[in-house]
Amino acid sequence: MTSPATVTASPDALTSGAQIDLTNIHHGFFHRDTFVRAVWDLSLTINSGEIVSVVGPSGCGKTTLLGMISGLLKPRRGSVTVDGIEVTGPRRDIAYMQARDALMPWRSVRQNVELGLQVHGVRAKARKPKVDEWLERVGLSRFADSRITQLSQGMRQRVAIARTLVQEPRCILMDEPFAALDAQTRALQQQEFLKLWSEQGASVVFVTHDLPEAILLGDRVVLMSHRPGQIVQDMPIELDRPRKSEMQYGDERFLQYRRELTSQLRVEVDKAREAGVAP
Ligand SMILES: Nc1ncnc2c1ncn2[C@@H]1O[C@H](COP(=O)(O)OP(=O)(O)OP(=O)(O)O)[C@@H](O)[C@H]1O
Repeated sequence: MTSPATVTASPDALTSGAQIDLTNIHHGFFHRDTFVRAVWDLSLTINSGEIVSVVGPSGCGKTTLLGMISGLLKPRRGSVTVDGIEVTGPRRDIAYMQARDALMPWRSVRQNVELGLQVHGVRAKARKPKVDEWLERVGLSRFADSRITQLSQGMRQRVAIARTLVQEPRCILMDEPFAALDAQTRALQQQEFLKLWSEQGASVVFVTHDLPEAILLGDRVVLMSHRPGQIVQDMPIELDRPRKSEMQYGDERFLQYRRELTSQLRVEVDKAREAGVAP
């Protein structure tokens, strides 16, 4: 199920991405008296510095999968390791960017960006230069003291990205980070994220419902089955980097990946309906 190791970020990257190994992981939830299997017997390796996009029918267990990698959820069976060390709880080197930007409106831009460092006990003096650097990188230095409510949606997203990357994580987990953005802002944010990622070098697990986005960003696209989620396809995306948004309209290989994934996803969505597990 795994592709050969590929180090895809820039050789000058700030950090080296970690290898993430999921081995026969299982998780489920009780709905009243019934146990619902969310992810069942799933194994996957994310190689150092790779972006792996995860797609699948709604409710197939994608967020549950990220929860287990982040250490917020403990697999009922199986193991999650990062560079061979078992994940037993949240860690500073694993950053999790959840579906909504989850910024704190009562804190300034700067205070939001430094939040993760603060939580992990980094002192104010050490936080400041890192936060300044990332505000600069995402073009928000002038807004450091602004309130979150004064920002556009695209700017909010940049705050969320800075807050994630300032921790210099070796793994980044992203759950539909650009879903709330209009098409134009989304395309810009995708490009900005790819640029920052290539400079930084983390391994990324990127959950999305958007197949062109999955292909544009991913070194591989992993397709999950209907619930309980398992992997039914692990497709290497052999498009050169840097990748431009326009590829999704004119690049024949891109279109071919999209056609294949669309038809496989449709099969899984239909199976989910037949099995009565579509949300
Ligand atoms: N905290 C929870 N308590 C109970 N059931 C849950 C919980 N979290 C997830 N589930 C159930 O587990 C299954 C998988 O949910 P999950 O959110 O991981 O799917 P998903 O693929 O991320 O969905 P979507 O694409 O719609 O965001 C669903 O049936 C969901 O109802």
